[in-house]
Amino acid sequence: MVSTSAVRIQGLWKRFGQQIAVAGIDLELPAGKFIGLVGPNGAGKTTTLSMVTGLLRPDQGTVEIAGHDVWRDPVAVKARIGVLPEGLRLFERLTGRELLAYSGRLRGLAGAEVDRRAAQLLDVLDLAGAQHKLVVDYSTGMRKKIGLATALLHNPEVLFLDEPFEGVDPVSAQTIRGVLERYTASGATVVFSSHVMELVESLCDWVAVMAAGRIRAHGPLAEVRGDAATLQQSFLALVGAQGRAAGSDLDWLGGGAR
Ligand SMILES: Nc1ncnc2c1ncn2[C@@H]1O[C@H](COP(=O)(O)OP(=O)(O)OP(=O)(O)O)[C@@H](O)[C@H]1O
Repeated sequence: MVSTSAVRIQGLWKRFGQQIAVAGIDLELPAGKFIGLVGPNGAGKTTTLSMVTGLLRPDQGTVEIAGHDVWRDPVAVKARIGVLPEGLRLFERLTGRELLAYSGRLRGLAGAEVDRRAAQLLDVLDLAGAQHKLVVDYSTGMRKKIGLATALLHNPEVLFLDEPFEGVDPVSAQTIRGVLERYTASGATVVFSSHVMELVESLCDWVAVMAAGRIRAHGPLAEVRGDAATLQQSFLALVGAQGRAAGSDLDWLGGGAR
Protein backbone atom coordinates (compact mmCIF):
# COMPACT_ATOMS: atom_id res chain seq x y z
CA MET A 1 0.00 0.00 0.00
CA VAL A 2 1.27 3.45 -0.82
CA SER A 3 1.76 5.54 2.30
CA THR A 4 -0.17 8.80 2.39
CA SER A 5 1.78 10.08 5.38
CA ALA A 6 4.56 12.52 4.61
CA VAL A 7 5.83 12.35 8.17
CA ARG A 8 5.24 9.65 10.79
CA ILE A 9 6.26 10.48 14.36
CA GLN A 10 6.14 7.81 17.06
CA GLY A 11 6.80 8.20 20.79
CA LEU A 12 8.99 11.28 20.44
CA TRP A 13 10.57 12.65 23.64
CA LYS A 14 13.12 15.33 24.43
CA ARG A 15 14.27 16.57 27.81
CA PHE A 16 16.70 19.40 28.55
CA GLY A 17 17.80 18.88 32.18
CA GLN A 18 14.63 19.13 34.27
CA GLN A 19 12.64 20.60 31.39
CA ILE A 20 10.64 18.17 29.27
CA ALA A 21 10.38 19.97 25.95
CA VAL A 22 8.60 17.21 24.01
CA ALA A 23 6.58 14.71 26.04
CA GLY A 24 5.76 11.74 23.84
CA ILE A 25 4.37 12.75 20.48
CA ASP A 26 2.62 10.38 18.09
CA LEU A 27 1.57 12.12 14.91
CA GLU A 28 1.08 11.37 11.24
CA LEU A 29 1.22 14.32 8.86
CA PRO A 30 -0.65 13.70 5.60
CA ALA A 31 1.15 14.21 2.29
CA GLY A 32 0.18 17.03 -0.07
CA LYS A 33 -1.20 19.27 2.67
CA PHE A 34 -0.36 22.70 3.96
CA ILE A 35 0.19 21.84 7.63
CA GLY A 36 0.41 24.26 10.54
CA LEU A 37 2.06 23.35 13.83
CA VAL A 38 0.71 25.85 16.33
CA GLY A 39 1.26 26.37 20.03
CA PRO A 40 2.13 29.00 22.61
CA ASN A 41 5.70 30.10 23.35
CA GLY A 42 7.70 27.22 24.75
CA ALA A 43 5.21 24.57 23.60
CA GLY A 44 7.97 22.54 21.98
CA LYS A 45 7.39 23.36 18.31
CA THR A 46 11.00 24.19 17.46
CA THR A 47 12.31 21.20 19.42
CA THR A 48 9.88 18.93 17.56
CA LEU A 49 10.76 20.32 14.14
CA SER A 50 14.47 20.06 14.95
CA MET A 51 14.08 16.36 15.81
CA VAL A 52 11.87 15.69 12.81
CA THR A 53 14.39 17.25 10.41
CA GLY A 54 17.43 15.49 11.84
CA LEU A 55 18.96 18.53 13.53
CA LEU A 56 18.44 17.35 17.11
CA ARG A 57 18.63 13.75 18.33
CA PRO A 58 15.51 12.62 20.23
CA ASP A 59 15.85 10.98 23.64
CA GLN A 60 13.26 8.45 22.48
CA GLY A 61 11.03 7.83 19.53
CA THR A 62 11.25 7.55 15.78
CA VAL A 63 10.49 9.79 12.83
CA GLU A 64 9.94 8.61 9.27
CA ILE A 65 9.77 10.89 6.28
CA ALA A 66 8.49 9.46 3.00
CA GLY A 67 9.04 6.03 4.52
CA HIS A 68 12.68 6.63 5.57
CA ASP A 69 13.86 6.77 9.17
CA VAL A 70 15.36 10.19 9.90
CA TRP A 71 18.11 8.88 12.15
CA ARG A 72 18.88 5.54 10.49
CA ASP A 73 18.72 6.79 6.92
CA PRO A 74 19.64 10.50 7.13
CA VAL A 75 20.96 10.88 3.59
CA ALA A 76 17.75 9.58 2.00
CA VAL A 77 15.71 11.86 4.26
CA LYS A 78 17.80 14.96 3.73
CA ALA A 79 17.59 14.56 -0.04
CA ARG A 80 13.79 14.69 0.25
CA ILE A 81 13.33 17.59 2.62
CA GLY A 82 13.90 21.32 2.65
CA VAL A 83 14.29 23.18 5.95
CA LEU A 84 14.02 26.81 6.93
CA PRO A 85 15.10 26.59 10.57
CA GLU A 86 14.60 29.09 13.36
CA GLY A 87 17.58 31.41 13.77
CA LEU A 88 18.65 30.63 10.25
CA ARG A 89 22.43 30.67 9.79
CA LEU A 90 23.63 31.55 6.32
CA PHE A 91 27.03 31.95 4.73
CA GLU A 92 27.16 35.70 5.25
CA ARG A 93 30.09 36.46 2.95
CA LEU A 94 28.42 34.98 -0.11
CA THR A 95 26.03 36.92 -2.29
CA GLY A 96 22.46 35.62 -2.52
CA ARG A 97 23.20 34.20 -5.94
CA GLU A 98 26.40 32.52 -4.76
CA LEU A 99 24.58 31.05 -1.79
CA LEU A 100 22.05 29.41 -4.10
CA ALA A 101 24.79 28.19 -6.45
CA TYR A 102 26.63 26.67 -3.50
CA SER A 103 23.51 25.03 -2.04
CA GLY A 104 22.53 23.64 -5.43
CA ARG A 105 25.94 22.04 -5.96
CA LEU A 106 25.84 20.60 -2.44
CA ARG A 107 22.51 19.06 -3.35
CA GLY A 108 24.13 17.46 -6.39
CA LEU A 109 22.32 19.49 -9.03
CA ALA A 110 24.11 20.25 -12.33
CA GLY A 111 25.48 23.79 -12.64
CA ALA A 112 23.19 24.82 -15.50
CA GLU A 113 20.14 23.52 -13.67
CA VAL A 114 21.13 25.37 -10.48
CA ASP A 115 21.52 28.57 -12.53
CA ARG A 116 18.10 28.15 -14.11
CA ARG A 117 16.32 27.43 -10.82
CA ALA A 118 18.23 30.12 -8.91
CA ALA A 119 17.33 32.80 -11.47
CA GLN A 120 13.65 31.83 -11.30
CA LEU A 121 13.53 31.69 -7.51
CA LEU A 122 15.32 35.04 -7.15
CA ASP A 123 12.88 36.53 -9.60
CA VAL A 124 9.71 35.10 -8.01
CA LEU A 125 10.87 36.05 -4.51
CA ASP A 126 11.69 39.56 -5.66
CA LEU A 127 15.38 39.20 -4.81
CA ALA A 128 16.78 39.56 -8.33
CA GLY A 129 17.86 43.15 -7.62
CA ALA A 130 19.75 42.04 -4.50
CA GLN A 131 21.28 38.85 -5.89
CA HIS A 132 24.80 40.32 -6.00
CA LYS A 133 24.64 41.78 -2.50
CA LEU A 134 26.34 39.94 0.34
CA VAL A 135 23.90 38.02 2.53
CA VAL A 136 25.28 39.84 5.60
CA ASP A 137 23.73 43.01 4.16
CA TYR A 138 20.27 41.46 3.70
CA SER A 139 17.32 42.57 5.83
CA THR A 140 15.45 40.08 8.04
CA GLY A 141 12.78 39.51 5.42
CA MET A 142 15.34 39.12 2.63
CA ARG A 143 17.15 36.52 4.73
CA LYS A 144 13.93 34.58 5.15
CA LYS A 145 13.35 34.70 1.41
CA ILE A 146 16.86 33.60 0.43
CA GLY A 147 16.59 30.86 3.10
CA LEU A 148 13.32 29.75 1.53
CA ALA A 149 14.90 29.75 -1.94
CA THR A 150 17.73 27.57 -0.59
CA ALA A 151 15.22 25.18 0.98
CA LEU A 152 13.24 24.89 -2.29
CA LEU A 153 16.08 24.70 -4.80
CA HIS A 154 16.29 20.88 -4.91
CA ASN A 155 12.49 20.54 -5.15
CA PRO A 156 11.98 18.65 -1.87
CA GLU A 157 8.97 16.44 -1.16
CA VAL A 158 8.45 17.96 2.28
CA LEU A 159 9.30 21.50 3.31
CA PHE A 160 9.68 22.43 7.00
CA LEU A 161 9.47 26.09 7.92
CA ASP A 162 9.93 27.48 11.42
CA GLU A 163 8.10 30.82 11.67
CA PRO A 164 8.59 31.62 7.97
CA PHE A 165 6.64 34.88 8.06
CA GLU A 166 8.31 36.47 11.06
CA GLY A 167 9.93 39.77 10.09
CA VAL A 168 8.54 39.57 6.58
CA ASP A 169 6.59 42.52 5.14
CA PRO A 170 3.04 41.96 3.80
CA VAL A 171 4.10 42.14 0.15
CA SER A 172 6.85 39.56 0.64
CA ALA A 173 4.53 37.45 2.79
CA GLN A 174 2.06 37.38 -0.08
CA THR A 175 4.83 36.34 -2.47
CA ILE A 176 6.01 33.56 -0.16
CA ARG A 177 2.44 32.43 0.25
CA GLY A 178 1.96 32.21 -3.51
CA VAL A 179 5.12 30.15 -3.91
CA LEU A 180 4.07 27.76 -1.14
CA GLU A 181 0.52 27.38 -2.44
CA ARG A 182 1.81 26.48 -5.88
CA TYR A 183 4.22 24.04 -4.31
CA THR A 184 1.57 22.19 -2.27
CA ALA A 185 -0.85 22.20 -5.21
CA SER A 186 1.70 20.02 -7.03
CA GLY A 187 1.44 17.37 -4.28
CA ALA A 188 4.32 18.45 -2.02
CA THR A 189 3.88 18.93 1.72
CA VAL A 190 4.56 22.06 3.77
CA VAL A 191 4.88 21.90 7.54
CA PHE A 192 5.23 25.22 9.25
CA SER A 193 5.21 26.42 12.82
CA SER A 194 3.61 29.64 13.92
CA HIS A 195 1.76 31.31 16.74
CA VAL A 196 -0.10 33.62 14.37
CA MET A 197 -3.50 31.94 14.27
CA GLU A 198 -5.01 34.07 11.50
CA LEU A 199 -2.12 33.13 9.27
CA VAL A 200 -2.47 29.44 10.02
CA GLU A 201 -6.22 29.62 9.51
CA SER A 202 -5.90 31.33 6.15
CA LEU A 203 -3.09 29.13 4.83
CA CYS A 204 -3.40 25.65 6.28
CA ASP A 205 -5.76 22.84 5.48
CA TRP A 206 -4.45 20.68 8.32
CA VAL A 207 -3.25 21.67 11.79
CA ALA A 208 -1.64 20.21 14.89
CA VAL A 209 -2.00 22.11 18.16
CA MET A 210 0.83 21.71 20.65
CA ALA A 211 1.05 22.78 24.29
CA ALA A 212 3.49 21.81 27.04
CA GLY A 213 5.27 19.29 24.85
CA ARG A 214 2.17 17.38 23.76
CA ILE A 215 -0.19 17.36 20.81
CA ARG A 216 -3.58 18.60 22.02
CA ALA A 217 -5.47 18.28 18.75
CA HIS A 218 -4.74 17.48 15.14
CA GLY A 219 -6.59 17.03 11.90
CA PRO A 220 -8.22 19.00 9.11
CA LEU A 221 -8.54 22.69 9.99
CA ALA A 222 -12.36 22.63 10.14
CA GLU A 223 -12.30 19.66 12.50
CA VAL A 224 -9.83 21.23 14.92
CA ARG A 225 -11.70 24.54 14.83
CA GLY A 226 -14.91 22.63 15.62
CA ASP A 227 -17.79 24.86 16.69
CA ALA A 228 -15.55 27.81 17.56
CA ALA A 229 -15.82 30.88 15.35
CA THR A 230 -12.08 31.07 14.79
CA LEU A 231 -9.05 28.87 15.19
CA GLN A 232 -7.79 31.37 17.77
CA GLN A 233 -10.81 30.64 19.99
CA SER A 234 -10.53 26.89 19.75
CA PHE A 235 -6.78 27.22 20.30
CA LEU A 236 -7.29 29.20 23.52
CA ALA A 237 -9.77 26.60 24.75
CA LEU A 238 -7.39 23.74 23.88
CA VAL A 239 -4.39 25.25 25.65
CA GLY A 240 -6.51 26.24 28.63
CA ALA A 241 -5.93 29.99 28.38
CA GLN A 242 -9.57 31.05 28.23
CA GLY A 243 -10.75 33.77 30.56
CA ARG A 244 -7.23 34.61 31.73
CA ALA A 245 -7.37 38.27 32.89
CA ALA A 246 -5.27 40.45 30.62
CA GLY A 247 -2.92 41.90 33.17
CA SER A 248 -5.37 42.48 36.03
CA ASP A 249 -2.39 42.70 38.38
CA LEU A 250 -0.72 45.46 36.43
CA ASP A 251 -2.61 48.23 38.19
CA TRP A 252 0.42 50.55 37.88
CA LEU A 253 0.51 50.28 34.09
CA GLY A 254 -0.82 53.12 31.94
CA GLY A 255 -1.91 56.66 32.60
CA GLY A 256 1.44 58.19 31.61
CA ALA A 257 4.36 59.20 33.87
CA ARG A 258 3.42 60.58 37.27
N1 LIG B 1 18.65 23.88 24.00
C1 LIG B 1 17.80 23.97 25.01
N2 LIG B 1 18.22 23.89 26.30
C2 LIG B 1 17.36 23.96 27.34
N3 LIG B 1 16.02 24.12 27.20
C3 LIG B 1 15.53 24.21 25.95
C4 LIG B 1 16.39 24.15 24.80
N4 LIG B 1 15.62 24.27 23.69
C5 LIG B 1 14.36 24.40 24.13
N5 LIG B 1 14.30 24.36 25.47
C6 LIG B 1 13.08 24.44 26.31
O1 LIG B 1 12.13 23.53 25.77
C7 LIG B 1 10.83 24.10 25.77
C8 LIG B 1 10.27 24.11 24.35
O2 LIG B 1 11.00 25.06 23.57
P1 LIG B 1 10.75 25.28 22.00
O3 LIG B 1 11.77 26.26 21.53
O4 LIG B 1 10.71 23.96 21.33
O5 LIG B 1 9.29 25.92 21.99
P2 LIG B 1 8.50 26.65 20.81
O6 LIG B 1 7.14 26.06 20.83
O7 LIG B 1 9.26 26.58 19.55
O8 LIG B 1 8.43 28.14 21.37
P3 LIG B 1 8.39 29.58 20.60
O9 LIG B 1 7.07 29.67 19.95
O10 LIG B 1 8.54 30.54 21.74
O11 LIG B 1 9.55 29.59 19.65
C9 LIG B 1 10.97 25.49 26.40
O12 LIG B 1 10.63 25.38 27.75
C10 LIG B 1 12.45 25.82 26.24
O13 LIG B 1 12.89 26.63 27.29
